Amino acid sequence: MALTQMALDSLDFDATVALAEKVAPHVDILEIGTPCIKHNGIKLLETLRAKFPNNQILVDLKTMDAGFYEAEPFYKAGADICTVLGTADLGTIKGVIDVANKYGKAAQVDLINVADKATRTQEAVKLGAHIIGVHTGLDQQAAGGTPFTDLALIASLNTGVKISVAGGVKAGTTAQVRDAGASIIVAGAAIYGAADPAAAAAEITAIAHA
Ligand SMILES: O=C([C@H](O)CO)[C@H](O)[C@H](O)COP(=O)(O)O
Repeated sequence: MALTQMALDSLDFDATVALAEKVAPHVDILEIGTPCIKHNGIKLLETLRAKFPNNQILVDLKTMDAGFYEAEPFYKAGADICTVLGTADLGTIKGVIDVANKYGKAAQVDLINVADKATRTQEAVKLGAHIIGVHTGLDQQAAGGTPFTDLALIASLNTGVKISVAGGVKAGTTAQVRDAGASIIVAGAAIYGAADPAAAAAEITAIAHA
């Protein structure tokens, strides 16, 4: 059993809200993707928070510095999870973890582009990270990358901390990701690129929850 997270990666405010309306009943977590939050800002989080009280909301800040200072307004505005880059300084990662704890929320450490993913995961877990994010980014996917090998490595560490997996996951690979140890399965393009996003989300969630 894993939760599902839909990545809202459009730049358009109204299109993002409209897509969230369709998909929210069929996923556990709504993600405001990095390009989307940079383009639209905290107002979008406030709007989604008010409209979707039954979904968790992840803000994909991918914070690289000033962890506490950057993330605090988003937790204050209702984010349940904010992301911090695993390539950031440990002090930055600790800052996001600390502010998440201040609000009773969660910090996710994103392993995108981390060279030694096992070591950084152990360090992040020691600091109290709530979620480790195994992530093959959109540009890495364009070059043929997938998250499966990284997921196997992080799952093999048996840290006891939740693992989120993102990077081109679709209905056909959801069971594989679930069974490999993911607690949260992220899908962006597989949902927003589908002819019927609500149906695509429901299909992925049915597999993830099984
Ligand atoms: O996090 C993401 C990316 O880095 C842009 O911010 C995506 O939202 C994430 O990769 C999920 O999208 P898909 O890979 O299309 O499923």
